[in-house]
Amino acid sequence: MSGQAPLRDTYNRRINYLRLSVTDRCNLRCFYCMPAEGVQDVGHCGVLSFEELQMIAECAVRLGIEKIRITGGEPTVRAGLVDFLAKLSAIPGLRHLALTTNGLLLEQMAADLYRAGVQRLNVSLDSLNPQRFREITRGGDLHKVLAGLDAALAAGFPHPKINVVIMRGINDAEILDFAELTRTRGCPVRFIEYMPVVREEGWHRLCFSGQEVLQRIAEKYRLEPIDKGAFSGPSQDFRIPGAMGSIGIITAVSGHFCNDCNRIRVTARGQAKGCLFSDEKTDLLPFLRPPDCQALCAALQRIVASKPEGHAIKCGEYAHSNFSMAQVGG
Ligand SMILES: Nc1nc2c(ncn2[C@@H]2O[C@H](COP(=O)(O)OP(=O)(O)OP(=O)(O)O)[C@@H](O)[C@H]2O)c(=O)[nH]1
Ligand SMILES: C[S@@+](CC[C@H](N)C(=O)[O-])C[C@H]1O[C@@H](n2cnc3c(N)ncnc32)[C@H](O)[C@@H]1O
Ligand code: SF4
Ligand code: SF4
Repeated sequence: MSGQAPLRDTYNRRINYLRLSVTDRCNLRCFYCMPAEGVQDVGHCGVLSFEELQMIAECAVRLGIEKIRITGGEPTVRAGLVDFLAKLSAIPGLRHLALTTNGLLLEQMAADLYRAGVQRLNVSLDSLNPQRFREITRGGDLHKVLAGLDAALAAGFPHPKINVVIMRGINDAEILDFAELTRTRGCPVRFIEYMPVVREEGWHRLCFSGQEVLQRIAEKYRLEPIDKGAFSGPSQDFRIPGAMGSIGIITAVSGHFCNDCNRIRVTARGQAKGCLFSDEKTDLLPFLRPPDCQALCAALQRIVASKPEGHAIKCGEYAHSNFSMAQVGG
């Protein structure tokens, strides 16, 4: 940080994390993230240029953001990503640069991402069964993701965190298989509660709480709680004694982690959001076209200042509009 006071919102939460989305296109169509039909494809004029994304990142860091997570859609499908990341990682004051990906293109890209200065990868992987994986992602090839995880290690990354959206009747039978990866592969695994963003018929039957996940694992293994680090996200972390990888739960629906919220978001189209579930958005385009750094910084400060205290979504109740996670970046 460049000597200024930490960025805080009106609830005195320290805001040091920006989720920056570089595209809302994706090479998969996970059924819980995107509707089968109807997601608007963004033409090149609809998404921010890399220069515009860089300007947002620089302003955010100037204000006190210390960690940027690149997300999407699928960030790796955007041409020119690696050069952009190399510039981003050189921003003075940026301490952590991370990327969330479905892993499909990691086998080809891991070494370049590492060289560009990305420090950590989170990989979304909802099934270890090739057929089930194909069904959840509407066509994905599990073997490519597993090869991508190996490529990430070979490139020099620490073990990518594996994000599993846990859904009743879909993949809850694989909880122990995933937990065992923390011992066999040594990678951290986080179980994310399914969030009702695309409310297609039957969505409420999918809900499976983080506590239930822990109970399933506790039937076979003892779990020790682990302390969270300063830049950690919303997960609560545990470890099977002796395992190299941790086990986390992200209780977006059943639990409340909003008290510790440390982040803001900017979508690929330049909409800034103070909360994932808030319908409130600020259009940053007027500050980017033409570029006006001071006005952009002021807009980002307003987003931090107007962050809501939290957002209670419960399986069965919701207050937000239907949206696709791919458009917001998760
Ligand atoms: N409700 C809610 N869910 C979030 C928030 N941040 C991330 N998630 C969800 O957590 C899951 C994992 O997100 P990641 O992209 O891996 O980011 P992270 O959990 O911040 O990652 P770390 O930086 O590694 O802790 C995704 O499903 C996100 O939608 C948040 O602020 N609120
Ligand atoms: C929108 S994706 C973008 C990055 C990349 N395409 C990926 O899948 O990792 C970011 C995260 O959001 C999660 N996500 C998407 N829809 C979700 C939902 N309905 N409930 C919970 N998590 C969701 C994904 O599993 C992923 O971990
Ligand atoms: S979760 Fe990620 S990989 Fe799956 S459809 Fe959404 S953006 Fe694509
Ligand atoms: S729901 Fe909103 S306030 Fe709560 S942790 Fe997520 S982004 Fe932050």
